[in-house]
Parts: sequence; structure tokens; C-alpha cells
Amino acid sequence: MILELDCGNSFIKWRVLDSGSASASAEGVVRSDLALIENLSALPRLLLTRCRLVSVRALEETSKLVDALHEAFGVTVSCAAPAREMAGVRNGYEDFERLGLDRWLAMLGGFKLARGACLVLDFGTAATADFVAADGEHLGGFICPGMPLMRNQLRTHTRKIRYDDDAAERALERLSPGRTTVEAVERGCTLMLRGFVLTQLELARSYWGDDFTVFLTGGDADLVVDAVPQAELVPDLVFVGLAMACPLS
Ligand SMILES: Nc1ncnc2c1ncn2[C@@H]1O[C@H](COP(=O)(O)OP(=O)(O)OP(=O)(O)O)[C@@H](O)[C@H]1O
Ligand SMILES: CC(C)(CO)[C@@H](O)C(=O)NCCC(=O)O
Ligand SMILES: [K+]
Repeated sequence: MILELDCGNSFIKWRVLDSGSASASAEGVVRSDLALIENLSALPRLLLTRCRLVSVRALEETSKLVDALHEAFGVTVSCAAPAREMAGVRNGYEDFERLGLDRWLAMLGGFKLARGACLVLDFGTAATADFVAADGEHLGGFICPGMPLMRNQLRTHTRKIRYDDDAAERALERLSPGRTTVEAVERGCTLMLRGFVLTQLELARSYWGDDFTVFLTGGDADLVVDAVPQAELVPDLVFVGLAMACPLS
């Protein structure tokens, strides 16, 4: 069994693949290393042979997790590393090592699935857009605050914006102008994300006409999916790229 991990800034997404199979036999989202080890330990008949991981966290933090996994399950962990070029995609950053590895892997996955130009949009702690041309050239991208950051900035920097998660979820059943604080904030931030998406689509069209594929991924992709009917929602896009960057021979 193979353990795959996507360590973002707020959450660790994990899944276990049976060796030789591409589908997950178990998966989850956790906030901490400890919760990850606990959730995995609770799985019946877990026999990990290998582990591959992508992290946008600090090196020391990632090493700690790698050590903890080795300690708990005796498993060797291979970590996705930056590259100038891979699977036909050329990293467009001036300093290729500075490009977030989650973005890089999502692009690798997107380019493979699209077999052509693609726009990759990821909605996590940050919202990101990346442009990959038909010849594999990464043109660069954009980074904005994602839903959790927008919402929390408002909560932190105002005195009268306070509400709980249940109210937030209910507020998003519609997107008409809010008549309560929670509706006004949740719908406003959702519209910011949608505006971001529409701007990226315009830019992609100016480069490639209609000849490109749009991918949506990340925990908050659901918030914008209605705004882009032509997009493909691929929640595991980073994992698609992870398998390409860390093949387990
Ligand atoms: N099961 C879940 N557990 C936690 N968050 C979830 C879940 N499903 C959707 N989400 C949403 O996903 C968002 C987090 O996105 P995601 O997990 O893609 O990225 P992240 O780890 O926070 O950040 P990064 O962009 O660094 O990867 C949260 O805003 C949350 O609303
Ligand atoms: C932008 C995030 C936070 C998105 O998860 C991540 O890809 C990251 O930390 N990137 C490093 C900075 C950059 O990509 O330019
Ligand atoms: K992410």
C-alpha cells in the first residue's frame, strides 16, 4: 500500500492506494501531523510499503513529518522536489525552486490530462492560477488570498464581524446580496473568488482562444465551479502530479 500526502498550509490531505491500483482505499483531511498518524494507525490492515509526499511547508516541518512516518510505519518517504522541466512542462519562474510545489504538481497533472494548453486554478489557503501553453511552457501565474484568509482577515480586523461555521455554510446556499453579516461576508468573498476566476479565463482566452482546458482543484473549488461550466473539477490534481514527480519503482 502506498501513502500519498499533500501538505498544504492549513491541512494535510492524505490517501492510501492499494499497490497496483490507482484508486484510494482510504483518504482524509487533517490539521496536524499527530492527527495524521492517529487516523492512519486506526485503519485496519494497514501495510504501507511506500510513501510519497508534497509539501509547501518549511523544510524542518516537513522533515519532522517524514521522521514521524518512518518511526510509526517504518516507511520510506519520497518528497517531490523542484525541477526546471518535467513531463513536458517547463517551469516559468525566474528561480524555479521558488515556485510552490503544489502548483508545480497540479500543472504537471493538468498538462498530462489536457494534452495541451491549460489553466490550473487551485482554491486552498491561497487561491492560485497557473498558465501552461500547448508546448508545455509555464507562462507564470497569480497568488491571492483564498477563502479562509479573506474571511479571517475580515474577522480579525473588524470588531463586529463574528459568526460560526454553520452559519457560514448556510449563507452560501445563495449568492444574492446579504441581509446578515455572515451572508454579506461569505457571499462577498465567494464573489471575489469568482471574479478572480473570470479574470483568469479572460487572460487564457486572449492567449489561446477557446483552445485550452480549465482545471479546478483545492478544498474550496466547489465555491466557484458554477461560474465555469467548461471547467473540469479534479480534486486530486496535485496527487496526479505527485505520482508523476515521485514514481515508485
Ligand atoms: N474535509 C475538509 N476538511 C477541511 N477543509 C475542507 C474540507 N473540504 C473542503 N475544505 C475546504 O478546503 C479549504 C482548504 O483547502 P485545501 O485543503 O485545498 O488547502 P490548504 O491545505 O488549506 O492550503 P494549501 O493551499 O496550502 O494547500 C478550506 O477553506 C475548507 O473550507
Ligand atoms: C501559494 C501557495 C501557498 C499555494 O498553496 C504555495 O504554492 C506556496 O507557498 N508557494 C510558494 C510561493 C510561490 O509559489 O511563488
Ligand atoms: K493546495
